Amino acid sequence: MAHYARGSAVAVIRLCNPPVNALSLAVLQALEDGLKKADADPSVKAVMICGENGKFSAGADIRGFSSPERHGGALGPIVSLIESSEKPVVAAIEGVALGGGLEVALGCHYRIAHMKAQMGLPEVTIGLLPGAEGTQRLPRLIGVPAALDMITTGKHIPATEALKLGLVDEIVEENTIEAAIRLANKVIGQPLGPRRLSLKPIPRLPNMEAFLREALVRVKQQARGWLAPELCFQAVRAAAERPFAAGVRRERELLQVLLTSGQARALQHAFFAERAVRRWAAPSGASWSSAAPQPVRKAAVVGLGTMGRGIVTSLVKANIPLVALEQNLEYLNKGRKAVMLLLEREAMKMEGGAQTLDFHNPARLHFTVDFDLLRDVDLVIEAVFENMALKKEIFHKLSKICKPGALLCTNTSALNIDEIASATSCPQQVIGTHFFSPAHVMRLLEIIRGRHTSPTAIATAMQLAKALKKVGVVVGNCFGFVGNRMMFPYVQQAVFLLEEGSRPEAVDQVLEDFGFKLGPFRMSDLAGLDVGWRSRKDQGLTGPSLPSGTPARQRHGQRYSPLPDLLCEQGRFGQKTGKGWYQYEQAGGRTATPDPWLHSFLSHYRDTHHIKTRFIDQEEILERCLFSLINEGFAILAEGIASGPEHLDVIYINGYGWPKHRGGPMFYASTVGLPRVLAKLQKYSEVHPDVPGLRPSAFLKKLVAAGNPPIKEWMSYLSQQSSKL
Ligand SMILES: CCCCCCCC(=O)CC(=O)SCCNC(=O)CCNC(=O)[C@H](O)C(C)(C)COP(=O)(O)OP(=O)(O)OC[C@H]1O[C@@H](n2cnc3c(N)ncnc32)[C@H](O)[C@@H]1OP(=O)(O)O
Ligand SMILES: NC(=O)C1=CN([C@@H]2O[C@H](COP(=O)(O)OP(=O)(O)OC[C@H]3O[C@@H](n4cnc5c(N)ncnc54)[C@H](O)[C@@H]3O)[C@@H](O)[C@H]2O)C=CC1
Repeated sequence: MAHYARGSAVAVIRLCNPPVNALSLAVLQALEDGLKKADADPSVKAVMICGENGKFSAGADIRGFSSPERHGGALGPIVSLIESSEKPVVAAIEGVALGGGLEVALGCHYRIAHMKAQMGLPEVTIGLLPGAEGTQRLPRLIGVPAALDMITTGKHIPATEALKLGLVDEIVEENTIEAAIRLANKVIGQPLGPRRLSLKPIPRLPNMEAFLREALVRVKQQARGWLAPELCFQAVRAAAERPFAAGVRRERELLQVLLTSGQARALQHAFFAERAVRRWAAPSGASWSSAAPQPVRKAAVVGLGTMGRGIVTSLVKANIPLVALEQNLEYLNKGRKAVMLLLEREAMKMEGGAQTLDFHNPARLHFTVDFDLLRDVDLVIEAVFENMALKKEIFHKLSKICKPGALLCTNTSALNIDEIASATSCPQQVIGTHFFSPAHVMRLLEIIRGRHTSPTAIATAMQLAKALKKVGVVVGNCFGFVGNRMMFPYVQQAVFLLEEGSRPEAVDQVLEDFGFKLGPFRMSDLAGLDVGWRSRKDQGLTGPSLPSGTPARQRHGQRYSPLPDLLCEQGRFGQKTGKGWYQYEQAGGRTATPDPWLHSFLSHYRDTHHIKTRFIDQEEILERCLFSLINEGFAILAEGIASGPEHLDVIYINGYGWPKHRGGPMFYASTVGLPRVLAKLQKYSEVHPDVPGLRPSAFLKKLVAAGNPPIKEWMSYLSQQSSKL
């Protein structure tokens, strides 16, 4: 809805569609009616458009995009109607003006914003472009470089920056609505021609052609298969090169391409999935409505290695005072140095912004080896070596030292939360908080609920994720939880493919072409091959505890590849040693080049084990890696380890570099079609009967038998789910 009201000479149109005043069909209709009413009323001399509840508008109603009568297309003519009004129209921007909301403001003759308002054209992030003539008006107002930056990245900009760019005419600290009405009264009778953006020439650049050429290269490099940024670029280029009307036609053509590409649907799934996972629920029925988070006034991090350093940095950035603890002074000094370096870099990035980092004050960040200093903290995050005995020892100590009610979190990547909790006297306060490396950068926080974890503990961990600006996803307790458990079969297939005749660079290429930032081998080299090696030794799969006589390529009757172990035995741990699946310029080097040593090692290995090499095509590489990962996802859903496919998708997009424009692994499976996923798994499983990861999950089979229902309905096919959440 939009409310129309007339006070003296200025008519007020208030967009009203809680919570964010999305431009639904009803809102657009009411906006149009309001404009026509104002036009027809001779006593109205000017119009002011604002939004209800201190928010201008977050743009078109994204939920409406999938409905049969999509209404995004109706917005362009309304923006033109605003602009062509013979009475001045002023936009009063509070809260947010995003997407179609900002396009409405661009149709207005004047824009005034509250200094805390945010503006942006985020359509690119949901696979679209600003299709209500925004790609044509914005460059005319703020110039091609700034418009291109906003439109191809979708970033939100604060009002202060909008003022500098000329996107708004004025910013105010107090009442935006009153200021807008004052402005409207002031401009009554002034010529409107110069204020109509469609009539404005594009601000020229001395080197527009060269600028556009270079910008296109940059946009393509960053997009990696994601269509929208390049098409946004093309639309802005049309603004630079064509008259307004022709530019608008081009914008419409490009929007049509995006609307039919499938990527928009995937990105919109990702948008809503991220919001859905915020609404966690425990099997007891507890949720946000019944469980309140505990305040975290002070925290502690135990272990300042790779992960602890990033976690400390994250907490400091969230302004949470903390104690950082190591096992001895040598490690403490190493950890402190590394943390300070990270924080200094972060502080530099934030320079000039509103927030500053306070990390030199020991009251806010205190380094110690003394566990006693953890007495008064509200929450501890343990990030010591991945070793059950050590973790239990630490948790036992924590439960004795920390104050009653303190939340005890472990950053373990796979170990059993219940076993860790069993070492304490307060298992209800123990929870997994699984950060991803680098912990101050990656958005995902996998939150693992143990058997005894209380709803308050879950609520507190979810609240912590929010404070750290991360996406918290609550999952159940099993080996590897959700993310790593799905990753195991994926990496396993990649290694099996090498045994059968492929090469690391061929496998990586296929998955990078699919959209992953790094293929499985480049990723393993970056993470360190020794990490998995240590875990396999602990599991008794390799190393001295392996019973003599165990076949080289079999464990517990299943296929096993000793290839990664053999590399580690050669000291090839990946980037850190300068050699792994690839070779690097030096230890710690970043540039991977194919390694002839590895190729001949692989040939020798195949000869030793009498493996007949065959050519493996791209389709097989992609399907065996991805479908085995997806298959594990179905098993996870059936076991109740996650509450829905969107949880798995959010985890993969935010923690594992899954290309967002493909919507996450489970959404991708739904677009491939479950019957096809099942048929391919069946085919590969027949060829490799000793690989459980390829054996189709019972839940996948059930969904196919049920006629391949849409992803939203999958969970309803699980009868009496045995939830481990
Ligand atoms: C035929 C098709 C033709 C297509 C035409 C081309 C497309 C266009 O040119 C026009 C467009 O405007 S496309 C939409 C562009 N706007 C956006 O992407 C803004 C999305 N929203 C946000 O960023 C944050 O919600 C925001 C920053 C606004 C607020 O963040 P918060 O963290 O405070 O709150 P959230 O939890 O994110 O949001 C609150 C509730 O509102 C829902 N919502 C947000 N934006 C929406 C939107 N644009 N449409 C529909 N629902 C929307 C959001 O899902 C959440 O609801 P619940 O999940 O039920 O709580
Ligand atoms: N490295 C990674 O990519 C990821 C690791 N993790 C998990 O995070 C945890 C830590 O891993 P990393 O940081 O990679 O290990 P790391 O080996 O880099 O660091 C562990 C740190 O813990 C310290 N430590 C050991 N015993 C201690 C004690 N008794 N008291 C205080 N500090 C002690 C060590 O001195 C060392 O600095 C592990 O459980 C790992 O599985 C989770 C996600 C990703």
